[in-house]
Amino acid sequence: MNEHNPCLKEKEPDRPRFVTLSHVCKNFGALNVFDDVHISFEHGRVHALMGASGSGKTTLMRLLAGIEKPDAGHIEGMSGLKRSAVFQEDRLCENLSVAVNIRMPHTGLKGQDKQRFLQRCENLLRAMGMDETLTRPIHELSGGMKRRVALARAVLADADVFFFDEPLKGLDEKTEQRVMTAIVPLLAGKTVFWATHREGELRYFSSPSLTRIEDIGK
Ligand SMILES: Nc1ncnc2c1ncn2[C@@H]1O[C@H](COP(=O)(O)OP(=O)(O)OP(=O)(O)O)[C@@H](O)[C@H]1O
Repeated sequence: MNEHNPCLKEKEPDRPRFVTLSHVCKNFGALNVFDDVHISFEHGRVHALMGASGSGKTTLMRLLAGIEKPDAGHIEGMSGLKRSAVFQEDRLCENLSVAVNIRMPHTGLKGQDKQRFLQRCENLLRAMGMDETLTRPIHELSGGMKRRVALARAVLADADVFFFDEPLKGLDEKTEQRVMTAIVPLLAGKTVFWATHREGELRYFSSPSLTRIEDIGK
């Protein structure tokens, strides 16, 4: 709110248009994963990161997310942006319920807001093919069900940038279709990094930009 006129909102700080890596190097001991990489990714789009096992997809996402620091060079255009991620592992709390796991990034929600959020969770899980699961503990679920809970938690988070590292691993074709039909509309207008080996997954997005990790620099 503006101090002098409460009807005027403060101007929002300009969002960066791109996230840019400049002269980025990343090594693990003697292993050089990236050497002098220059690349920009436009915000508000889906970026598919493709490449062979061990080519560096996860490392690039970890650098972009700020979980990993480059050994040289710098990354600009992520500051102040809220991030959400699905890693290759589900990273769920096994003894807690589905609802509690998904609600973790929203602990401040109370009363009607909390009820509305839980209804959204339930609707999303149902659209993904999981009925009546909100109160079940994670350890009772199958691997594919846990994957969907991890995905639901990530896409329902209030974030600007989403990282998905092989998010559909372990899902059969029909479940994959249901999941993608449910989550893609929720990601519209967001910055999405989607690491996969399978180009077929990209058909669910309307115009993803494709980066092959082998092409970006060694
Ligand atoms: N913390 C680490 N310590 C040592 N080496 C690492 C570490 N993280 C990644 N690496 C190595 O860096 C290289 C790139 O790994 P990364 O996980 O980024 O590849 P990826 O393309 O995501 O592979 P995959 O498709 O198999 O998940 C690999 O050779 C890997 O062994």
